Amino acid sequence: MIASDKLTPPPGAAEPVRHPDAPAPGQLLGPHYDQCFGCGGDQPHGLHLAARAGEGVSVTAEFTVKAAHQGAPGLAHGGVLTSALDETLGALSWLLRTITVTGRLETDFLRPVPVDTTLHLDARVLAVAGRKIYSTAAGRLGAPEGPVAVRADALFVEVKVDHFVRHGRDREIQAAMADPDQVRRARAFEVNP
Ligand SMILES: CCCCCCCC(=O)SCCNC(=O)CCNC(=O)[C@H](O)C(C)(C)COP(=O)(O)OP(=O)(O)OC[C@H]1O[C@@H](n2cnc3c(N)ncnc32)[C@H](O)[C@@H]1OP(=O)(O)O
Repeated sequence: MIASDKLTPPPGAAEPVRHPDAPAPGQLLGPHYDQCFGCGGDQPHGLHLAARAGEGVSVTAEFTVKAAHQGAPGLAHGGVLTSALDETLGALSWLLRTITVTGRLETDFLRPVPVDTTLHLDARVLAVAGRKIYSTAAGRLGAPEGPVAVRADALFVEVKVDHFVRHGRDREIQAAMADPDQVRRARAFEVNP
């Protein structure tokens, strides 16, 4: 499978560089926001995806498909699987120490994923061109070396924390800014605010 032109790094794109203060390989990254559908612990129907720093600019993650994630009887919904890939790719921000949002995400669905399956995900940055971060991810059935069920190519775009303050609903923005833990997590990304 080949990524579309929009997801092919342009000539002159740079190799990704792991930030010197990035979490050590093997370290759990923890949620970036407690209410996040992908990783938040306070989100009852969320994915509760747990990501870990890998070597270089890579992460691994696990996500267990629950009954609340079904599309067809006993099978995970494709959009939920795409969310798991999106969240895993988003966690690469911890290693670059850059705040990013998903600009484009292309998913290939290769095998059905039954409820109760643990999907073992991995993602890595391929190249960086200015604010554009090109990355790829895969989700394997049942084990880190299991058969690939889903994969994705993505373009994330670097933004400043101001992006969220400007666009987010006021109630949640105020609550996040009043929460010292959330402010600390946001600052962990803001190397050059
Ligand atoms: C730890 C964190 C985990 C997070 C995991 C979850 C991640 C998410 O779900 S994030 C939420 C979903 N995404 C969003 O809400 C983003 C919505 N989109 C936006 O806000 C804007 O379109 C944004 C910020 C992506 C880009 O806007 P803006 O800052 O004005 O930059 P813009 O100039 O348009 O684009 C920058 C570059 O990216 C390119 N680009 C932007 N979008 C795309 C796209 N969809 N496809 C291809 N290229 C794109 C542009 O062509 C441009 O390239 P160049 O510099 O070569 O001209």
